[in-house]
Amino acid sequence: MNIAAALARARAFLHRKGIEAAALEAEVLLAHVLGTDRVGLYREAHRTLTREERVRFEEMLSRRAAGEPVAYLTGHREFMGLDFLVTRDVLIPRPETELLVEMALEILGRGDVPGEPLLADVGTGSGAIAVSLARYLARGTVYATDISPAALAVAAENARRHGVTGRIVFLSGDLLAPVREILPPGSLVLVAANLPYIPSADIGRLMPDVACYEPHLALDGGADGLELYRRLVPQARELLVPGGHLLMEISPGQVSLLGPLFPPDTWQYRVHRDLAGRERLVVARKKAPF
Ligand SMILES: C[S@@+](CC[C@H](N)C(=O)[O-])C[C@H]1O[C@@H](n2cnc3c(N)ncnc32)[C@H](O)[C@@H]1O
Repeated sequence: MNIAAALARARAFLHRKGIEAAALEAEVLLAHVLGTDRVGLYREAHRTLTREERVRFEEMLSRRAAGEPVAYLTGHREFMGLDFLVTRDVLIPRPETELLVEMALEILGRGDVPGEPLLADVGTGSGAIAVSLARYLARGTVYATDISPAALAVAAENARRHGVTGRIVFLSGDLLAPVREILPPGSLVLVAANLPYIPSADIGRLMPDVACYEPHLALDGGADGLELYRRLVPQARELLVPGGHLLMEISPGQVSLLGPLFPPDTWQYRVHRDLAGRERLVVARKKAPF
């Protein structure tokens, strides 16, 4: 069977299994098996697959049909124009999280941050946020924490691949606790966090490719989804400089619960919508004392 015929069969198979982007996913998986890109498939459309290639492609297709996400099958996901290694130890970076990075870059690019800015990425996972910030900011250091040592190993590999190892300090532990051990209060200009925010009771209702494959440690945000953020906000308040920013990704239904997290004597906050028009990002600014 040649490449064109294998693709046609795979498309039809994934389509029958209810995969929406069957054509695209068939191409991504075959390109991965053959070590080429999607254009390469069409350049070599008439080449016959070896038996080994056919077997590997069929195995990928059946794992995909069983619900395994494409990013775990290929080990890659693009985020902020960068290629990230992903394994089942980390959440697959989501396009909506790019809003958080873009907003952080805009805030820090306003130019009034002197010297070498210190930032934090709490719950770094694959390192998507920390590595993107380090890559796109000319200066500064990112303190990236995670409670999962396995996730931190993936993040460290992503930092290495993108040449920013020297710009990120990886720390294992709960929220900002490991940063508090090494930095004095009032050190950080920005704290970014895409922590688990799905209410525990909703985890079972997620799409099976999320619920069955992605780490629950990366999803479960407790009773109302805000338990980790509720603990994070006072820690961030202590570590931020006056006028510093806390950026948190949330689920749209949580906006009405945010008020008590941000007492108006200490914080000003706004909620921004993602490209799909959903309220997704909290940008909170620590007020300067009078
Ligand atoms: C939703 S994932 C986000 C990963 C990454 N920041 C991203 O945007 O793709 C949340 C991450 O928070 C980590 N995490 C969960 N509880 C934590 C805690 N108490 N302290 C630090 N990290 C935590 C998980 O291990 C997971 O890697």
